[in-house]
Amino acid sequence: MTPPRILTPPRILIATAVPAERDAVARAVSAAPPEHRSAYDCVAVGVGPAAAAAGTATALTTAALRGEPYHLVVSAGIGGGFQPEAPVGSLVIADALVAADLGAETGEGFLSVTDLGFGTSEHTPPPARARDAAAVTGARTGTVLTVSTVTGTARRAAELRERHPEAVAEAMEGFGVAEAAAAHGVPVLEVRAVSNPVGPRDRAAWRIGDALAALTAAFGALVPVLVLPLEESP
Ligand SMILES: O=C(O)c1cccc(C(=O)CC[C@H]2O[C@@H](n3cnc4c(=O)[nH]cnc43)[C@H](O)[C@@H]2O)c1
Repeated sequence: MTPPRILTPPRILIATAVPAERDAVARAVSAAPPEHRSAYDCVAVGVGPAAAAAGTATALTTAALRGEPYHLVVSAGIGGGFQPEAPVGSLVIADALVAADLGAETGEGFLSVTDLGFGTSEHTPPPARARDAAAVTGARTGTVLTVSTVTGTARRAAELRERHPEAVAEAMEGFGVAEAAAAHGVPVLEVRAVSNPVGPRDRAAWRIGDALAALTAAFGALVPVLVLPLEESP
């Protein structure tokens, strides 16, 4: 006789950079039915890949030591969109999370840490998870770059696009969150609502309110879906 499958309730960690992003996600979580709501924890881990890795690793370790490990980590927030693929106000879900400025400059161009033989510069979410998440939110999928410095010139945007033709967005935390998740053997996703184009700096034109509203709407759709076992995902 086949032994009964013991199902542990899913536990999902959502890591944002700043409290405003965490609160935008938490609004969607708190509007969900209790059986979905209880699966999620939302934390603001700080800006940049180092803070994101440290904060995410701390949350993952604490949960594991409590005997309540997470099954999925989601890096979420606002981001810059490469044009015309990811217009301001649109949503992007990463099919690859890439450290775009971690490596070495040489006379012949940039070498990533992978090229240098020091670990990896890319993490990949479970493809079906990313695809399903994009389907329920209407998001575009593509590479999301993690940078330590926000792109502020057309020249830098063009350089990044040349090195990463599949890039649709950049932000500052995804790869750090993914490194922590990988160290714990937990899958990762990245969800970005586009607040500004990647290119010449115009901070006053960032549409942060619209992007936070898009983030809340996205998690309204994602909350019931991410708790499903992958094979039951729509
Ligand atoms: O000032 C506010 O009210 C406010 C509310 C929510 C978020 C912010 C941020 O400044 C978040 C910083 C966060 O945003 C990501 N981001 C956004 N655009 C870009 C970009 O073009 N390139 C890289 N990162 C971007 C990034 O992940 C930052 O951590 C402010």
